[in-house]
Amino acid sequence: MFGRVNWLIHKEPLEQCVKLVKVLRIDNHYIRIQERKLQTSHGSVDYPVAPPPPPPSTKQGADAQAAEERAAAAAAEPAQLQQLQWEPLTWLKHSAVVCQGDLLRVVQLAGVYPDSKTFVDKKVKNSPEEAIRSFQELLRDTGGAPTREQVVAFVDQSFEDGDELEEWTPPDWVESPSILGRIADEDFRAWASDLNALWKVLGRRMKEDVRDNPQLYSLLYVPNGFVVPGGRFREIYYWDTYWIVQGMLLCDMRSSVRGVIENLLCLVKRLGFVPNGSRVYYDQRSQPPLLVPMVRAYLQHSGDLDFVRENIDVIEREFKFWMNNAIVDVTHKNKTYKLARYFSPSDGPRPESYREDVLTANHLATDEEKQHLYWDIKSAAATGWDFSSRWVIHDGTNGGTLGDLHTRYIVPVDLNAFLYGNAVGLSEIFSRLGLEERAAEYRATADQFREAVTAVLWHPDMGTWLDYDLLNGTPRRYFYASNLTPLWTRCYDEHQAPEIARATMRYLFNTGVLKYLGGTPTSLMQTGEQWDFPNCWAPLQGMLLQGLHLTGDAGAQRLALELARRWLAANFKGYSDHKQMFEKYEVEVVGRCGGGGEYAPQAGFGWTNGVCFELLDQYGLVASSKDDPELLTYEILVEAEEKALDMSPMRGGADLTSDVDDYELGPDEDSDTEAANTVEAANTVEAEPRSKSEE
Ligand SMILES: OC[C@H]1O[C@H](O[C@H]2O[C@H](CO)[C@@H](O)[C@H](O)[C@H]2O)[C@H](O)[C@@H](O)[C@@H]1O
Repeated sequence: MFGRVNWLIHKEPLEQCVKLVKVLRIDNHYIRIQERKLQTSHGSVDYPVAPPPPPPSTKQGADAQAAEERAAAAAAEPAQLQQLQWEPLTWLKHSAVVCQGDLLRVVQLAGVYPDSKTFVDKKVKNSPEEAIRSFQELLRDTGGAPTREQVVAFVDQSFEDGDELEEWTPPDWVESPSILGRIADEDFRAWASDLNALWKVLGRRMKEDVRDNPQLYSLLYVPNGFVVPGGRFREIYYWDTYWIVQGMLLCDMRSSVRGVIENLLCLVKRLGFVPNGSRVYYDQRSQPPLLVPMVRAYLQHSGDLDFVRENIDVIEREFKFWMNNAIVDVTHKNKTYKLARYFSPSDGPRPESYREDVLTANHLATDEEKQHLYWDIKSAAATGWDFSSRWVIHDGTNGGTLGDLHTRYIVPVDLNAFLYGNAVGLSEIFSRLGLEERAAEYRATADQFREAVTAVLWHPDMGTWLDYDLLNGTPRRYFYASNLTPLWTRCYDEHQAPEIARATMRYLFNTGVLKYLGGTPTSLMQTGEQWDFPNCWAPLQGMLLQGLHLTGDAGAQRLALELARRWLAANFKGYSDHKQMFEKYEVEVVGRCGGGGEYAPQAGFGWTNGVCFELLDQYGLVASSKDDPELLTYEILVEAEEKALDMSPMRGGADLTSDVDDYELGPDEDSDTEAANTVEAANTVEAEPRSKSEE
C-alpha cells in the first residue's frame, strides 16, 4: 500500500522572503493555498505505508469539510453572526506531519514532553515523508497501539532539537542609547542599561537552512533578525512585537525595527495576515492587530515615508483581513452596528497544546461539539488572553471552566478599540502619502468604529466600556483591564475627554483594582488562568496608564504618573531580587512573577522590557528607585477617590452616579468565591539565559 505526498512549490523571486507556498496532500489531508500568479513547480512522492488507522474525516478534502463546518457553524449562530464573511486562509504545512493528523495526536497524547510545545518546535531529522513512513511502521508493528516508550523512541529517531536560530545582535545596538540621558535616578539608569543589553540576549535570526529546507522546520522563515519574548517563546509573537518595537525604538534601533516590521510584512504576504507567531502551527490564527501602530511608531521615529509608501498595500491588506474575517452585526436599541470579535475556526486542538485541549474537550459527547470548543479555544489564543474568565460564558456569566469558552460570541472592547486605532493610523498614513481620498475613507471607517464602540460597549453609568455577550445580548459587567483600552486608542468623542477621564477614574476606584501594590489586576476573578487575578501584565499596565494620560485631564495624568512609578517600582524590585524580567507579575506581592495557566512562568521578557522603556521615557525624570509602592498606592487611591467623589453628570445628560451593585467584588471582598477559585500559582521560572555563553 502506498501513500502520496503531492506538493507544489511557488517561487516569487521579486520578494524578499523566500516564496515557498506549499500545497500538500498527505492521504486524506489537504492543505490549500490562495491563488497567486507565481512560478510554480510540482510533483509527488510515493511512500509505503501500513494500512492507516481511520483518518479523522472521510470527506473529500479539507475544502469541502471546512465549507461544511462553516455552514454548520453559521447555522448554529445567532442571526446577527451570520454576516461573517469567511476568506479561506493560506495553509502552509511542514505541519502536514507535525501539526495535524495521527502522528501529532499519538505523540502529543503520549505526553512525551512536559510542555506540549516542545514537540511541535522540533526539527524533522531527515524528511517529513520519512517521519511518516517510520510512524506508519510503528503503528503497524504495534497493532496501532504503541506504548509511551515506543512513541518516545520514535520521536528520538525521527526528530531532533531545531538548532534553527542563531543569536542576533541588532546591528544598530549601542551601549548607551539616548534614553539613558532621560533617566534621573542612578539605579534606574543602571537597570535601563541592563535592559538595553537584554535586546542582545533576546535577539535571534533564522538560519539559512530554515529558508532552504523549510519542510524540516516548524519555523516560518523570515529574512531579518528579530527579538523574541523569551523562555519557551523562541519565535516572533505578533502583539508582543508591538512593545518590543517601542522599546527598540527608544533604544535608538530604527533600522533593526524596520527589519522586524519587514518580517511581519513577509508573513502577511505569505498568509494574508500576521500569524499569532512565526511557526506553522500558528498559521491559522492571528493575535491582537497592532501592525499599523508599529508602522506608525517607526514612521514617527524615523520619518521613513519611503518604507511606508513601498509597503502600504501589504499594511492595508492586514487591516482588511480583520475587516473581512472578524466583523459581525450587532443590533442595539434598534440600530445595527458593525463590531469585531475573534474567531479562528481551524481543525482540531491547538497543535502546541494538543493534549491540554483534548482534555478540556473530554466531557463533550460528539466530535462536532469538540470541534466547536476547539474553535473557541483557538479564538481565545488569538485574543492574546489565553486563557481567562473573559471568554467564558456559563449561564450568562463568566463563572465557568475552559470547557465553557465561547470566545466567538463575545465582542471584545480591546479588539474594537485597536481596529479604531488602526483605521485612524491608516488615515494619517494615507494623508502623509498625499492620498487624501483614501485618508478620508479610513477616517470614515474609524468614525464607524467609534460610534459602534460608544453605542454598544460604553456604559456612562459605570464609567467604563464592557465586552458584549452576543449569545445573551448583554454587556459583561466584569472588571477586565482591557475594558479601558479605548482610552489608549482615544476611541471616544474627544470633546468628552474630561468627563470620560473622570468617569473612568471613578470606575477604577469603585472596582477596588487600584489598591494592589504590585500593579493593576487583569481581572477580579481567581480562576488559576494566567489572564485573571492575581496576575498583571506589562502591556495592560502600559495601555491603561497611557490611556489615562492621553485624556489630557490633569487628575488622570497624575494618576497615570503614579501608576507608572508603581509599575516601574514592581519591575525594578523583581529585577533586583531575581535578576529577571518576567512575562507577568502578581498584584499582591510587589515584583513577584505571576503564575497559573498551562505553562511554567517565563522570563526574558520582550514586552515587559518594552513597557519599561516606554515608562522610563515618559517618566524617567521623576520616577525613582526609592519610590515606595505603598506610598504610591496611597496616593493613587486618594487621587482616584477625589474623582470618584466628583459626581458631576456627563455632558449630554448621562448620570455619573452609580449603583454599587454594578461592580463585581474582588477576591478580597468575596471570601467564598475566593476559597472556591483559589488555585495555587506555580512560581517556578524558566529563565532566559543571562548571557549567551550560558545558553
Ligand atoms: O503555548 C500556549 C500559548 O502561548 C502563547 O500565549 C502566551 O504567550 C504569548 C507570547 O508571550 C503571548 O502573546 C500571549 O498573550 C500569551 O497568552 C501563544 O500566543 C498562544 O497562542 C499559545 O496557545
